[in-house]
Amino acid sequence: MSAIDVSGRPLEGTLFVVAAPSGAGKSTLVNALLERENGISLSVSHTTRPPRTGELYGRHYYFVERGEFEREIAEGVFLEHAEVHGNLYGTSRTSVQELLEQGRDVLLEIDWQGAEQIRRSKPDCVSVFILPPSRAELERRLRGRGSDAPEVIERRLRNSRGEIAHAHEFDYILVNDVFDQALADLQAIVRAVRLRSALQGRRHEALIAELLAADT
Ligand SMILES: Nc1ncnc2c1ncn2[C@@H]1O[C@H](COP(=O)(O)OP(=O)(O)OP(=O)(O)O)[C@@H](O)[C@H]1O
Ligand SMILES: Nc1nc2c(ncn2[C@@H]2O[C@H](COP(=O)(O)O)[C@@H](O)[C@H]2O)c(=O)[nH]1
Repeated sequence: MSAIDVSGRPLEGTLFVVAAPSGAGKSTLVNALLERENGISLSVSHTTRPPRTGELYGRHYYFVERGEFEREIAEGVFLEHAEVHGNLYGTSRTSVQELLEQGRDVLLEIDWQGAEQIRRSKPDCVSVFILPPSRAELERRLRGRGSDAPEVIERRLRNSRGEIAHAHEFDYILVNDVFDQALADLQAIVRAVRLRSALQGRRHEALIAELLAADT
């Protein structure tokens, strides 16, 4: 059921968008954030990329064939979608919208093209771009992760320039050098946004209505 404010308007959660070049550490940071902050749901994307060892359908991604993905694009299934490093990735419109309408905050881990589409359809979203401390460290992390073939790593490193060129389009930019510091920065952004929402009264409409309706 949707949460509503005193005038019957839906009370939506906040949509957070986190982007970074591949290997900068966004999944690691986001997973650590979600262990520390309640009430945020991570959206599980659809992709045509084959699963990596240990990746599970429905937990890490919904892995689909390209034909099925293209059909779903045509049917309007996706809130945003993009081709990234040669594969298609997209965010399901209904699952995100249902969560937001329940008043939950939702976090999307997507690329800059998807972030651009989200900004157009959800201008209230809060976007964060994560930078690696250096190109050498980005390469070390991609190779050290051991999850991709050498040619895939080369492609992702080449693409990182084009991605980093969009960093300034985001509301916040943080550097993932010392992990705990970057996590504290990300958590501070999320907490500040949530506090601002609460203090703007969005989450107190029921209490205000109750206080106004009280006899004394
Ligand atoms: N601050 C850090 N210092 C050192 N290593 C890190 C740091 N943050 C993340 N890593 C490591 O870097 C590697 C890449 O991290 P991660 O998989 O989270 O990147 P990603 O940005 O989500 O990449 P992709 O977009 O390809 O999914 C992982 O092995 C992770 O453990
Ligand atoms: N536009 C979108 N981009 C997405 C989505 N899910 C992930 N991504 C981006 O893909 C790269 C590569 O991810 P990987 O799992 O193959 O390493 C990642 O850096 C994200 O930027 C999505 O739903 N939409």
